[in-house]
Amino acid sequence: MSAFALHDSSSAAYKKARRIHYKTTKNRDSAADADWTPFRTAEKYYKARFPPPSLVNVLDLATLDEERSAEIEAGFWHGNGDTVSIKELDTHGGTKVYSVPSIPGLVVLPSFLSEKEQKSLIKWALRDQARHPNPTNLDVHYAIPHEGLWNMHLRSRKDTDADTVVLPLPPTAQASSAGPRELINNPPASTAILQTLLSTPKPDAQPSPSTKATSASELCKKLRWANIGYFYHWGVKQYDLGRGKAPIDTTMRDICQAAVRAVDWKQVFEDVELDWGDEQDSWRSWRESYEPDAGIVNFYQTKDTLMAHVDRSEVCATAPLVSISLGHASVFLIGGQTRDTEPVPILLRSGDVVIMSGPACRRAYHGVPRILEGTLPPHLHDECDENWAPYLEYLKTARINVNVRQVFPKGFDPSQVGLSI
Ligand SMILES: O=C(O)CCC(=O)C(=O)O
Ligand SMILES: [Fe+2]
Repeated sequence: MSAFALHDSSSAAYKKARRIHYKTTKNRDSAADADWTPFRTAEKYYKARFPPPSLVNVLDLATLDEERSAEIEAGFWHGNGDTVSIKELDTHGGTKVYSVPSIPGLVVLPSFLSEKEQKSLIKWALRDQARHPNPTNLDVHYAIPHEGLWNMHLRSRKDTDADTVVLPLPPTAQASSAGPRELINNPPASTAILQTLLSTPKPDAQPSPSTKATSASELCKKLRWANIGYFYHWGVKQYDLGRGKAPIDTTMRDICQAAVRAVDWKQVFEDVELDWGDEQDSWRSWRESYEPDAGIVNFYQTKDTLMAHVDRSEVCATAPLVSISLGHASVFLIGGQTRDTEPVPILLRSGDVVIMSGPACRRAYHGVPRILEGTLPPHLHDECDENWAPYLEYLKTARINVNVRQVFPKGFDPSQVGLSI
């Protein structure tokens, strides 16, 4: 059934979905809903398949840009450009930069990446990053060859006889759950507790005994994340700094630095009272000092969501986190220091960049309650380019997000805590 039929209340699909909805929700305890935090309420609203959410209150900066009208119309879903107070910052060149003053430090650069850059980053993510030496969510359970699942999948498309079956790892005594990111209450990282972080045991995750041999092509759809830069331990939700790091690829580093340099930080922070702790005034040097060194490439299928969370494993609590959206559009929610702050919903489209920075925003709750089905932009539908075909096939049900961070504050010397990194 097309998702769009659900927006027409006279359609048979709508009536059927309404019947199923009433049936499945009639015994639900409505008192439980009353306890939801404002963040949870928003998550539930945007996640719902029925009734489908209205996006009238979702900030959609693409609606302010005539050049994106084809993209918006092709995708059915759209929000509005005036749902929340925004400030357009001065920039050099064509880049548009907006801040959201109600969350100081939140900056959006709609369409920051050209169509060509988007395509090349999509290839970069699937072909070059979701593979050795970067850990992915599937490595715990499968013996994945170093070439990575995507390259195996490409081989199997060219040669149907190619052996691209991936075997499970042998089970060990304790089993752990498969890949999606779990909520664990980790303490916020800081230089003060770095020694504790370093000495926390970081046991290897255990493969699940129920994993079965699966073709690489099937497994590509189960890819959820790949870790870049400093290694992250998902079990304890801390960086595994003792393992060293794989450098962030220079292409990605250049893009993130260009995004940070495109922002006039003075217009974001100069007149805003915030408690920066030891990192007072650090924004003044971000143009020169910002150095991304860790990150996650998130792979979403259209039914996936990312629950409200705070990224607080980085020792530096204020330096920019640069987040790049590719493929399908999504609803992104960002609130405050607890789930009690009502979040601002923002529609993120392919090529958009979000920067979360400063003490009010870098550790704010945020999440992705919905990937918006049918929003793959026309420029990614390149049917003529044979090399693009497998990517287009993958993207028809997917969104990719590259989420890049700076782990240590400017000038911090890891050797002081015995780290040779
Ligand atoms: O997919 C997104 O837009 C956000 C991802 C995110 O918050 C994360 O990786 O921590
Ligand atoms: Fe996050």
